[in-house]
Amino acid sequence: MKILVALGGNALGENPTAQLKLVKHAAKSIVDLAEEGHQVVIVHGNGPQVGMIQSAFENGHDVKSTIPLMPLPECGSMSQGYIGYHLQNAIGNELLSKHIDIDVATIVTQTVVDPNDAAFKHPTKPIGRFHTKDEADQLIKELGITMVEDSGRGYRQVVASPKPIDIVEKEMIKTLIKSKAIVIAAGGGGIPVVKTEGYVGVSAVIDKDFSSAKLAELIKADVFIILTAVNKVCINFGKPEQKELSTLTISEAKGYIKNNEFGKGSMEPKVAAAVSFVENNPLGKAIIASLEQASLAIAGKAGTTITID
Ligand SMILES: Nc1ncnc2c1ncn2[C@@H]1O[C@H](COP(=O)(O)OP(=O)(O)O)[C@@H](O)[C@H]1O
Ligand SMILES: NC(=O)OP(=O)(O)O
Repeated sequence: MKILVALGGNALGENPTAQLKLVKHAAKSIVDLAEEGHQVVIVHGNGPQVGMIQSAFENGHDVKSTIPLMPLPECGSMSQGYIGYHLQNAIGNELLSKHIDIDVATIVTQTVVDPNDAAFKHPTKPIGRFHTKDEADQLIKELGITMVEDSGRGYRQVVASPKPIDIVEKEMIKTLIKSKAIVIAAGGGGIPVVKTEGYVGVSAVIDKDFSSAKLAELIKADVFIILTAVNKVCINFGKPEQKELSTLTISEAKGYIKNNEFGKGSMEPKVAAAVSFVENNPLGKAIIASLEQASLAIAGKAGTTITID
């Protein structure tokens, strides 16, 4: 089967040491899938990492120094290289240790967005690390940025997150899949670009859940699996009456989204992306699960499967 794995940026840790350790878990799950004979494409998140890169330049910048401020699309491209390197390294080492002869490659990927997307006026995508309320108030005052509370975990900066329309490097991605390689693409949702005479980077961070749904459609994936930090999608999340869901029909999912059952910028885009994939590919399967339970979830024994009505 052709499996598109979307890997959450929050599951990759907050610094290179933590990330290098955590990608080893991801690499094991991914190589297990490849060993079972599946073709695997990975789209990773970059929320914490792109924010970290942006802050590093902001903190180091000084009018007299040679350290420039770094535009968000460039920060996004750096996050693709940084996370792509760690994933490629860990997957490559895992393949080597199991004597499996499969290549792994990362593609710097640009994702086309609409310059008139309303999202440019309403930032919703959380990036960077989590802050206390006091730190958030201070940063809003100092930098004029927008910050919101993120699923009970603290406050984070939010930036514009337009919807993906197309993936510039899609043909190269398909070529690599045909060559049997494990492909890492559209990292962080892809570097957002708008089409004029050519493609031009724009200040935003695309939700990797929507880009991975788009890429899953473009490559005609059999399974679209979103791996994150929770085992299943829940209703009444974080409340005493919290309930895990093993299946979710398109209509149920849309109803729950309407009732704001899922965290904005966290679980809601995952459910919406899964719904969009199943709506456009009724024969495909969309699952939301934890990294540890990836293989079990594909076998139908874990996670939340989103089905047609
Ligand atoms: N209804 C819900 N069910 C399960 N998790 C939820 C729900 N609403 C919000 N969440 C939160 O969303 C998180 C996943 O989103 P996020 O951390 O942004 O994803 P990513 O793994 O892509 O970085 C979960 O770990 C959980 O804390
Ligand atoms: N770009 C993106 O969606 O990143 P996260 O998965 O880290 O939120």
